[in-house]
Amino acid sequence: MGYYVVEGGRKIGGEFQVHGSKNAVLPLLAASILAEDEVVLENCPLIADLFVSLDILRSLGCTVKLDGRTVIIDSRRLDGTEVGEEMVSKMRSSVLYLGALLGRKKEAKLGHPGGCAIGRRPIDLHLKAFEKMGVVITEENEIFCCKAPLLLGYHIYLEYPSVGATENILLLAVKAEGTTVIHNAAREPEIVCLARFLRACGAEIYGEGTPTIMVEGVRRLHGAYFTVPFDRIEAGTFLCATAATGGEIRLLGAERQQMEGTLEVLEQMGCGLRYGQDSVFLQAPKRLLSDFTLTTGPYPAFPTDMQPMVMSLLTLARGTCMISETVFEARFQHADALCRMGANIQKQGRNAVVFGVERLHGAVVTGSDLRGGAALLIAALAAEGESRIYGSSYVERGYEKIEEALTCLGGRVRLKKGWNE
Ligand SMILES: CC(=O)N[C@H]1[C@@H](OP(=O)(O)OP(=O)(O)OC[C@H]2O[C@@H](n3ccc(=O)[nH]c3=O)[C@H](O)[C@@H]2O)O[C@H](CO)[C@@H](O)[C@@H]1O
Ligand SMILES: C=C(OP(=O)(O)O)C(=O)O
Repeated sequence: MGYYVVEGGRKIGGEFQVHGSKNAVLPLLAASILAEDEVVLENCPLIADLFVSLDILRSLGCTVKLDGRTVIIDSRRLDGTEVGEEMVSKMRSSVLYLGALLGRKKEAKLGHPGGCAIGRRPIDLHLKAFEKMGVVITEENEIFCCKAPLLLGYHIYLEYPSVGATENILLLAVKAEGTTVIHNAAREPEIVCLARFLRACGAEIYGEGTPTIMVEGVRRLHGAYFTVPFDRIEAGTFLCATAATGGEIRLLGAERQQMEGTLEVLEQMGCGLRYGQDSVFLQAPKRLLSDFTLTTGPYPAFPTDMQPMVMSLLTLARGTCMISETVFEARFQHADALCRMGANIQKQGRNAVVFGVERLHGAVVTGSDLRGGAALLIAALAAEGESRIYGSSYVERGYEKIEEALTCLGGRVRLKKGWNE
């Protein structure tokens, strides 16, 4: 099991070019199998989830090339309809291959998707919508077997604006006969990105970014060139690392509009923020401030994916903050590890109260999910002394060489593979 060794107490700062977005590129890779010509995706982040996605595409018969940060996918010879259990168990967004394969081959087989254990994460909303659109679903040995003799557009009302369900319905609807309307659709920037990509491939989609998305099905999608947008969560992570350590940073390639939820909180905590056309500048305050409440929610509310890293910041702020996690029911696992580093956090169900302390100290801790691991890295950078953070494979799912990036920005972070190194 890999771990990070972090020497705390050094300021993070300088300039950082934000990578392409994990949660944007993964749906695009799944969507590429709907296109019956070559798809070229530029600015791909070189993260573990991308490599799992490329393995899935190859296993389905696609030709895949990776050239620097550009991925070229040719799915003309796609012949598979089943995604192997090993790949499905590694990554949540593998569930999107259900919609994409059904759209392309009218058939798909896939197990329960894996990913970070931050709650139950059922896929009932995806499956209910599929059934309404004509998909026949049976479950055998925990594998969903889906067949779509005829895919028909439908009015789908989502009980919750699920990101994954909205994406899966889009993937199906672009190839269904007639009109699909998704009511109470997710509005995240990654939904907008997927809709724009599908449109570049010839799909007819209207209203992405609003709660109502309309899709007119088409017979065929063609290839496209597309650039993956910046990762708003990676950007937020580097802002938090800087704020926690008292530094100054300029993020290149980051856009303010998509990060408002996070930026508002950083401002409330006393950070100085300035914006360029394609950049965000943060200056940490002498002491971070708290004394407010923070509630996660679907976009444009404060994003649940930033909650762990902001919790690390709050542990060092003057004052008290109550965090309500409304999206995932088990997303406070990092709090116990933060307490081992000297934080004062009381958890109760979906709420956590963070009482700010003057300082944290280094410790040996384990991150048990992607953002929880990132939160511990931030706490360790700000702490006095050395920390070891186990569970680096979770962090590697969504951050490209974060240890190198943080070291270039003035931190001291090393990645070690294996328990005894
Ligand atoms: C790869 C990817 O893009 N992952 C993101 C995506 O995950 P993901 O697409 O899994 O998140 P959802 O928006 O679907 O989930 C939100 C909530 O809805 C529940 N739910 C969802 C679907 C369903 O059929 N039934 C159901 O009950 C989930 O258990 C969760 O409590 O959006 C989340 C919410 O912004 C982010 O934290 C993840 O980083
Ligand atoms: C929860 C996350 O990812 P996933 O949905 O891929 O598990 C995340 O990116 O924070």
